[in-house]
Amino acid sequence: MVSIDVWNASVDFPIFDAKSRSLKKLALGKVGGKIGSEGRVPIIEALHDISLSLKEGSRVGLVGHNGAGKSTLLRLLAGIYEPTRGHSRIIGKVAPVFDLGVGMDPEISGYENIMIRGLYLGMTRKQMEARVDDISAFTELGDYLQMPLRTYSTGMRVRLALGVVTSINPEILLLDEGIGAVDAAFMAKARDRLKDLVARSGLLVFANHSDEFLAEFCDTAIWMDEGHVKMHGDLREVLTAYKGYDPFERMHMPHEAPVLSGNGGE
Ligand SMILES: Nc1ncnc2c1ncn2[C@@H]1O[C@H](COP(=O)(O)OP(=O)(O)OP(=O)(O)O)[C@@H](O)[C@H]1O
Repeated sequence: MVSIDVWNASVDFPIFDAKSRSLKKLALGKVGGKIGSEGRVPIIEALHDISLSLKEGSRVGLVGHNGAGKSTLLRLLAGIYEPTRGHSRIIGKVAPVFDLGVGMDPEISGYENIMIRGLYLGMTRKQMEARVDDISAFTELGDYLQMPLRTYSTGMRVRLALGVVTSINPEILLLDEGIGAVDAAFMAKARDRLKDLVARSGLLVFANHSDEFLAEFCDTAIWMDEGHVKMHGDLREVLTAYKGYDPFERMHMPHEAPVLSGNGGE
C-alpha cells in the first residue's frame, strides 16, 4: 500500500547571496513564502508546519497563488526536499513529473530519449522496450524519432515527453502544472492517456490552475497559502473557497463530478 505522511514539516531556503539588508526585517508580500532571517542569513520559509496523510487511492489537486508553496510541497512529497523541521515518510515509488523536458538529451534520437526518460521515471529497460511502439504511434512523429531531439520543435518535444509520461506505471504520481501546456488538439488526444495513467497510479497529487483538469483527475484538494495548508478536503468545496465561487457551476464537462474513483473525500 502506498502512502505519504508528513508531520509538522517546514522547508526553509537560506539565501546566502541576498542583496538588501532590509530583507533581514520580516517581510511579507502578496505572493511567495515568508521572508525571515536566521542569524545573518535571510531565509524564505517556503513551507510552514505542514501535516498531511495521503493514502492509496488519493487523487489530490493542489491549488494556491504564485509562490504559495505548491512546487515545494510536491518536492517534499517526492522526497527531493527533506523537511528543515518535522518529518516525512513516503511509502512507494515516486514518479515526479515536474518538468516535461527533464531527462531529455538534445543530442540523442527521439527513440533513445523515450528509453532514457522512461528509466528516469522508474521503468525498466524491458518495460520500455515493450512500450516503445505504442509511444511512437501516439507521438505521430514518424521518422523524426530517428533524428536528434535538438531538431524538434517545442511542440514535438512535448509530444514525445507526454507519450513517455503517460506510458509509465507509477505507484505515486506527482504532476506539476506544465503537463497541461500543450496545444488543444494534441491535449484532447493525450487526455484519455492521462486519464488511464491516473487510474493506474496508486496515489496522485496534481498541481494545476485549470478547474477542468482538476475536476477530471482529482476528488480532493489542498489549498496552499503562504506556505501553509489553508484547506484540505473535498475538491469542489476547496475550489469554491479558494475562488470565491463554485467553478463546477460554470464547467462545460460531459460529467459534473470527477470521473475517477478515489478515497471519496474526507
Ligand atoms: N530553490 C529555491 N530557493 C529559494 N526560494 C525558493 C526556492 N524554491 C521556491 N522558493 C520560494 O518558496 C516559495 C514557494 O515557492 P513554490 O515554487 O513552491 O510556489 P508555487 O506555489 O509552486 O508557485 P507558482 O504557482 O508560482 O509556481 C516562494 O516564496 C519561492 O520564492
